[in-house]
Amino acid sequence: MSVSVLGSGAFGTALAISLSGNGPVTLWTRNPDHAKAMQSDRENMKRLPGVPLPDGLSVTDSITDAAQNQTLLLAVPMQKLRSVLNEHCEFLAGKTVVACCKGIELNTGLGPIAVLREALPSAQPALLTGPSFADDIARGLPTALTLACNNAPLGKDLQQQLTTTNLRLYRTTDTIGAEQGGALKNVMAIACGAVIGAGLGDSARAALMTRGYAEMQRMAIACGAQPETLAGLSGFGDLTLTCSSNLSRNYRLGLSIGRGETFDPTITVEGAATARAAAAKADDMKIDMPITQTVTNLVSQRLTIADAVAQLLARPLKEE
Ligand SMILES: NC(=O)C1=CN([C@@H]2O[C@H](COP(=O)(O)OP(=O)(O)OC[C@H]3O[C@@H](n4cnc5c(N)ncnc54)[C@H](O)[C@@H]3O)[C@@H](O)[C@H]2O)C=CC1
Ligand SMILES: O=C(CO)COP(=O)(O)O
Repeated sequence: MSVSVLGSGAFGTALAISLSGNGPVTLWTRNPDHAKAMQSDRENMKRLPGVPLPDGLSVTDSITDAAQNQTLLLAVPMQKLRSVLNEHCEFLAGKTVVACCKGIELNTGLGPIAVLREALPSAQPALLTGPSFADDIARGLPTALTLACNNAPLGKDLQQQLTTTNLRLYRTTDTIGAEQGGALKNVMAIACGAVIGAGLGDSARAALMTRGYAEMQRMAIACGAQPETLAGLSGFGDLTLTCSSNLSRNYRLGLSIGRGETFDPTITVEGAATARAAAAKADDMKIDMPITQTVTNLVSQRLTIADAVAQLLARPLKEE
């Protein structure tokens, strides 16, 4: 069965490239000039340079054409998800919509599945998440991801449909765990980048990853997640990747904060808005999330890295 990928950023393009090994794939962009450029270059020079688009991948700027397929992967930034759904609701109604974004919506505190349910109640929602860099996927390197869907039979179908020669999908019905893990690991990646950027060392990073994971679990479990999900690809797996690789944009934002450098504001960094959303939610739910709160203050420049470290180290001693 053919699929369409809506959103021609790095991740959408990489998924479309990998999926085209299974059959025809349509990649949709909202930008007609970008569509023309990709059609003539057979490459997404803007977001994923250096990887050719396979023959089975067609590019369009027509949402009508892209929405002909029943399964639609939506690869846009989290804070844009609702507006994309609202703008194209007549074409997306009744479809299987697989959100491929990681984050928590700022104004509502909701994750991708909940936003899909609110904005497009007639759709069948699912989530594709887990440790994977677009470049790795596009280059055919082996990757394992989580396909989360509350509807178990549909999740099984999607797992079959979206597994490719280099993308191995595991499935879960715990959509809350999968979306919380994917969202919160980006916040921890900013924190880890900041300590490395500031020269505070690998031991400090290990401490942050571990205590960050404890925060992720506290929030996710309070929202209804199963603890095992957090220990899987979408939680621990993605935390490990994103907190330790220069390929991560979240980690690189952290590095620049730690080094006192500026960072290009046009780059998609999901953890910045998600930190704010998660910190506000943690306040409301009375959940202790000091690292998330610190990242919020670092990103908004209300705190220096030196003060951040001093504050975290001065917290009352407690049991692990
Ligand atoms: N790049 C990566 O390695 C990975 C990214 N992701 C997730 O995928 C999501 C998207 O990230 P990237 O593709 O990397 O970002 P990107 O910055 O490369 O691309 C974002 C794309 O969304 C499009 N877009 C933004 N607003 C839109 C709108 N209103 N209507 C239509 N299209 C719109 C942009 O034109 C752009 O093509 C994020 O949530 C990210 O966390 C997940 C795993 C890996
Ligand atoms: O989600 C990702 C890896 O799993 C990509 O990370 P960045 O968005 O930080 O680049």
